[in-house]
Formats: sequence, structure tokens, C-alpha cells
Amino acid sequence: MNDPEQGRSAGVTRIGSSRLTEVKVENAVGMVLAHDLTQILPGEFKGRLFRKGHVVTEEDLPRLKDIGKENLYIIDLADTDLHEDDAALRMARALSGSHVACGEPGEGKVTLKSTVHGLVSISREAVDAINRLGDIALATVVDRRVVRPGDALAATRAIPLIVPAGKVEEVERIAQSFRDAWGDAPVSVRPFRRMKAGLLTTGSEVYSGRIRDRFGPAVSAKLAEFGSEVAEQRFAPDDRHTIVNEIHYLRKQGYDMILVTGGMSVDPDDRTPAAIAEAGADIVSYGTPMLPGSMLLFGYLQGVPIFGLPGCVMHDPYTSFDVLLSRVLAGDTIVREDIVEMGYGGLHR
Ligand SMILES: Nc1nc2c(c(=O)[nH]1)N[C@H]1C(S)=C(S)[C@@H](COP(=O)(O)OP(=O)(O)OC[C@H]3O[C@@H](n4cnc5c(N)ncnc54)[C@H](O)[C@@H]3O)O[C@H]1N2
Ligand code: MOO
Repeated sequence: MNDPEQGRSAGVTRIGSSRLTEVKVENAVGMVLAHDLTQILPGEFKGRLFRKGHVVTEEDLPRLKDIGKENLYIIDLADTDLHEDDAALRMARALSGSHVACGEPGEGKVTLKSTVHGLVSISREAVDAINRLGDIALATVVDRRVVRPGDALAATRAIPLIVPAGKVEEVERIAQSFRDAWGDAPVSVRPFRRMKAGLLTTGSEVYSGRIRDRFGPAVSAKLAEFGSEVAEQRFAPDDRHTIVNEIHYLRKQGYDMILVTGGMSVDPDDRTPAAIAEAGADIVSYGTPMLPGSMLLFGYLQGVPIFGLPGCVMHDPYTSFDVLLSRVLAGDTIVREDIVEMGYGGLHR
């Protein structure tokens, strides 16, 4: 129904029950523009040259010709149709959940932005169902990306200038059934909680003072990046009994999470995984299918998240620790399947 050639006669194009009446640019002075008009100057500018609602003046005529406009159109919109800007705005409103701000329409597009620092939740199922409808487009970032205030999360757009209202109503239905099932809209952001971590650094070479600790500064900086902090750092040699006692000490301090560094790999004197288990943690996984960060351990000690952090966390800017830390700070409980799913797309080095 949106073939613009269909139903065209003597300067009038019919799209469904709506009509577009052609007006030659030379005769358009005083006319109200029915949609935003775009200019593209490669390498210089791309955007709105004239805004919907603008009243055409004599001086506009050469600029309209410069962007290829020989004709302008008056829209008679049928009740069953929506203007591109209204379609994009209604879809954006339906899709916006917690901590998401909906922008103003421009050139038939509305952008959804985060209002907080947190983890975005985007339902791929809902996005695919919406894009299957045709005539409308929804483009998003990937689920579980860390976002900051002002970051774009998604954009809605009508493809033709005039869209059947039924398409937008279908988007609203999809969004509403998602809300009914999950308690939030298909695009939402969970702000990061501010957590206090207890840090235990193992390694006899560090404990004895042979080498300077590099884990403490790296882990503190990482937590600060997310708005959390290392509240206390302790040190232990590669002795399982001492490591277990230090983990119990940190647990008693009531920290929101416990981080243990070093001794995570293959040698018999890498004691940390066994010590974390002996301390009483339920191990969700020792080994994470992501690189860097494959030797990471994650579990819960009396409900408190506990990480065994491998050496790469000291020097690689993005590891499996970033992925799991962001989820813990967003309030997720990590299960084995979450770890399993990290392998696909998880090769970063
Ligand atoms: N044969 C294999 N070798 C390695 C494997 C493997 O599977 N087979 N895994 C590799 C991966 S992945 C990682 S990551 C590293 C590191 O593992 P660890 O977490 O066990 O680290 P450590 O052995 O304790 O130390 C490695 C290295 O880092 C220095 N270190 C440790 N802690 C500190 C600290 N707090 N400050 C400064 N430097 C520290 C330590 O002295 C060593 O030089 O293993 C791979 N190898
Ligand atoms: O675990 Mo290593 O932690 O992949 O570089």
C-alpha cells in the first residue's frame, strides 16, 4: 500500500486513504512543510535543513532546489494513518522503560537515551518481532552494554512518510505484553549499585615484598569506574589455610563482594580456587569462556559474590571481570548458564 507510484494522478498521490498533493517549489511560498527536509554535504553536514511546520519563504526557494526539491507536498492524513514523526514518537514511548529518556522526533526518527550509568536491558525477541512488521525500523545497541547518561540505546523510525496506524499499534501491543511479562519495557537501564568490596591479594612474592602489588591499584580503579570501591585490602602468601582465614575475615566485615587475586592458574601452588571452595563458597564456575579472563572464578559465599581474579585483570582493560562485575552491580544473580553464554563473542584477545 506504500508504493508511492500507486494511485498517482494529476499531482495527487494516494497512500492508503491519505493523499499527498504536489506543489511546484516556485508556487510554494507561504506553504507549511509537511515533514523535515534533509541536506547532505558529504564530509560537512548531514541533517535537517528545514523543519516540519516551517512556512516557505521566497529566500528558501534556491536552497530547496539545491537539495533536489522540485515539488513539495501537502499531506491530507487519513484517520488510519500516522505521520512519520508521530509513528516514531509513539513507538519510542512504548519501548522506553526505567531510566530511559525519549528524544524529540527529527526526520522521522526518535532516539532513546540512558539517563544513568548502568547496564542496558534490551529484549532481542521484542526487537526482532517489531522489525518483522515492516514499514518501521527499530535499531538498538546490544543487550547488557554498559551505558552512561546520554548514551543512545535505540532509535525508532518510520520508513515511509505515512505509516498505517495499525503497525504502530502492533508495536505498542508487543511492548505492553513485554511489560506484563517482565515488569518493564523492552528497553530499560538498571543503574549500578554502589558496592564496597573486600580485596585479598595472594602471592608470596607480593606478601614478602619481593615485588610491588599491581592488583590493588588495578582493581580499585576498575571499581571506581563503576562507582564502587575497594573498602579494604589484605595480603596473604600462597598458603591455603591463610587464604581461607582471610576470606572468612573479609566475609565477617560485611562487604558487598569479595575479590581474591593471584594464584588462579595451573600450578599446584596456585592455591586460590581451592581456598575459595574450602572457605565455603558455592562455586558457580571456575573457568570462564572469555579471553582475557579465562581463569576467573565466580561463586557466592553465604550469598555474597566472590571472585577469583586472574593475572590479566592487572593489565588488560577489558576482561571477563568487567562483564560479570557489571552484572553483579546491576543486581543480577549469576548462574552457570550465564558463564556458558560468555564464550560466543567472548574472544577479545
Ligand atoms: N601453562 C599455563 N600457563 C598459564 C595458564 C594456563 O592455563 N596454563 N593460564 C594463563 C592465564 S589465562 C593467566 S591470567 C595467568 C595468570 O594466572 P594467575 O592468576 O594464577 O597469576 P599468578 O600465577 O599468581 O601470577 C602470574 C604473574 O603475575 C604476577 N602477580 C600476581 N599477583 C600480583 C600482584 N598482586 N602484583 C603484581 N604482580 C602480581 C606474578 O608475580 C606472576 O608474574 O596464567 C597464565 N599461564
Ligand atoms: O585468565 Mo587469563 O585470566 O585469560 O589472561
